[in-house]
Amino acid sequence: METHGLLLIHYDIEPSDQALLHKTFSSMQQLFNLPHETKLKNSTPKPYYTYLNTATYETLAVINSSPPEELRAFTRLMWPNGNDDKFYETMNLMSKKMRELSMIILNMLRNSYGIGLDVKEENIDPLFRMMKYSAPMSDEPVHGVAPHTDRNFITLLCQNEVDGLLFKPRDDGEWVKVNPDPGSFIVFAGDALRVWSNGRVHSPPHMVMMCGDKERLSCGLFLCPKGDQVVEPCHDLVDDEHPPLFKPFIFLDYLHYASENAFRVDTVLDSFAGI
Ligand SMILES: O=C(O)CCC(=O)C(=O)O
Ligand SMILES: [Fe+2]
Repeated sequence: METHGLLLIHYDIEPSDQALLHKTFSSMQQLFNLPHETKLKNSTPKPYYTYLNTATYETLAVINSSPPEELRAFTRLMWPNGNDDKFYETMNLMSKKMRELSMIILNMLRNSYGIGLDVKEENIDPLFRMMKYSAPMSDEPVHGVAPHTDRNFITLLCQNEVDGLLFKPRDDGEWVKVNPDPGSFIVFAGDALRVWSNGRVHSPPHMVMMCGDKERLSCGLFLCPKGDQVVEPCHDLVDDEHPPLFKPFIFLDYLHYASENAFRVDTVLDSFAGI
């Protein structure tokens, strides 16, 4: 995590996992096939928590609360006339599994630094986002998502069989392709983790570039500090040899700043909170 800011989680896929993956992507397809006006109902003023669509990319977002009231409300918003049990059940299972796995990874990170992360689970929003990238129908790679760093603690991603992710390790100018085995999970460290670890963990710039005639679907569990939370270097990781690299800030303020300055990929966090 300190050099790449990325982990790949491989595991032996059981037939039940395979079935869940299949159902997840077909449920997402059903969701993205809904009329534009229906999907627009998922809009909020909070950047990254809202419905977005461009010519090549669409995303919808829902908080994966436990119990899953928000997912229930989201499902009703999208299918006000019912017929949605399959979507709700599939996404509830998938997003819960991804939330649990991402909390395990966050805990492993805390333990590897031998300290408690001074963030409680109730101060975290597990944001579940579903993404669709239309088939570019071109042999030249085109952007699905422009280069960016994630703003949250960690992101767990799962994709259909269509690759396209690239990332930049620390201190390396080269983009590296991420071609996960089917069904494996990709973990990215985000800016909030970089701040908390006082710069030890790298939050890698990444992007989606695609060519060919296949549509890409992915879903991500973004462990975010709640909007009103203060993000700052963990006190145990600051001493005379490691002075604080970042000023404390309110997470929602950073989300707004980052969405307005997204083009400054490598410097957005440092220009907002760097010391
Ligand atoms: O679709 C993907 O695999 C990555 C999407 C992404 O980087 C993001 O939504 O922050
Ligand atoms: Fe991302």
